Amino acid sequence: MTSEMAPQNITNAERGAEQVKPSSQPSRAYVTFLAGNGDYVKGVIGLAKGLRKTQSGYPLVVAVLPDVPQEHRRMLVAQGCIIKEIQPVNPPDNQTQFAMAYYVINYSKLRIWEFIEYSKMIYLDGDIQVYDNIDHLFDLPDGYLYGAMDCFCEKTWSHSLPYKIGYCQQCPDRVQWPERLGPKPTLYFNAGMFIFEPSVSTYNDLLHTLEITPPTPFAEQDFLNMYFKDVYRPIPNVYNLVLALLWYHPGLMKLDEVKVVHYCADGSKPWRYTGKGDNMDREDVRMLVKKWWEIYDDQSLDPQPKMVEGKKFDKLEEYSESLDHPPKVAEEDKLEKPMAAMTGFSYVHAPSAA
Ligand SMILES: O=c1ccn([C@@H]2O[C@H](COP(=O)(O)OP(=O)(O)O[C@H]3O[C@H](CO)[C@H](O)[C@H](O)[C@H]3O)[C@@H](O)[C@H]2O)c(=O)[nH]1
Ligand SMILES: O[C@H]1[C@H](O)[C@@H](O)[C@H](O)[C@@H](O)[C@H]1O
Ligand SMILES: [Mn+2]
Repeated sequence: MTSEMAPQNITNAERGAEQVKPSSQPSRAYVTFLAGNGDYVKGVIGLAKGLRKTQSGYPLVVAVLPDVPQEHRRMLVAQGCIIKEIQPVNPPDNQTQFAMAYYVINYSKLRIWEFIEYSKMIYLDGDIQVYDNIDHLFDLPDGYLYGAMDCFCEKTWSHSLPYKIGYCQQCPDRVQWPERLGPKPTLYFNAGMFIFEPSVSTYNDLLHTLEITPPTPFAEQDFLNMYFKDVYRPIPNVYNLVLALLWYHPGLMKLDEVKVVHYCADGSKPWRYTGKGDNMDREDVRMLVKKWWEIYDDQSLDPQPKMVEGKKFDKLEEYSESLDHPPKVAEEDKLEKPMAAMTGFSYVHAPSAA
């Protein structure tokens, strides 16, 4: 019942019974997405550690597809992540050539709108690292979708009209949008990072709209840009440095001001980086990859070892392995205490990834 419809003559007791207990803090979390049994799990581990290093006050939820192996889920739990399994979302069939063949799985990202136990979330790709605290972004006014503007200059954009004429929203005066082509494209965000509000009605509408929307080269990124175009508000690129900005728009970014780096350029994922490929031997790229590894390798950023059944686990791997033989739980604890309270880690028993 909405407040406008509530009858005026209810007693205080009834009013009290109707009241929803106000929560002291709105519920907020970071969220990322993980698919498959490959090495993207390293990206997510790195991200969890980066958020800890920057003393974020909010947890990292990982939306995992069923094909993420138990071993990877355990590693993430040991990093303090909250695992939530999601089912794949498939776009309607057509013959689209995605900019990268694997982009099709990214439609599954739409499931995060269903995480309504959180009022606001910041989505970060697994190939993103956070170098400065960005918790303040949760305080942006509700009702909008926020993200940083993308760059149209990479080869992955070669299918697009802006790329063909050399137009990029990052420097709209370099090549002016020709009038004969109609209105300038609306602002377009990179979907590796955005701030949004989970909602059942938005979630249902997103999925229904997808059913009648043919897939396009940037998969869910194009779709989300289309869906949220009227409520999209750009935030500065320091919150999502798409690496290509460094070489296509030199001087635009001051590296020491950048808070969030997105290793999206081809060949730049730190866990696969070889230094080969276009622009990959640049000094700034080398430096950013090195910075990513420093966080990934920093054991002081692992959650502190805990006592489980009187045994101290010094290394995360030991703790993680122990979960194959979960510690015995006293009968009274089974009723009273969730696993997280006993171990200090929030451990979610994920269904088997068949
Ligand atoms: O095998 C995979 C592939 C992808 N991912 C997850 O999906 C995210 C998106 O993939 P990429 O980071 O490789 O994609 P890009 O950054 O190159 O692509 C951009 O375009 C994509 C279009 O689908 C998405 O919108 C993505 O968020 C956006 O940054 C990854 O970070 C990771 O979180 C996996 O877990 N496993
Ligand atoms: O939108 C695209 C996408 O994120 C690509 O994968 C990335 O390499 C590009 O830099 C970006 O413009
Ligand atoms: Mn990415």
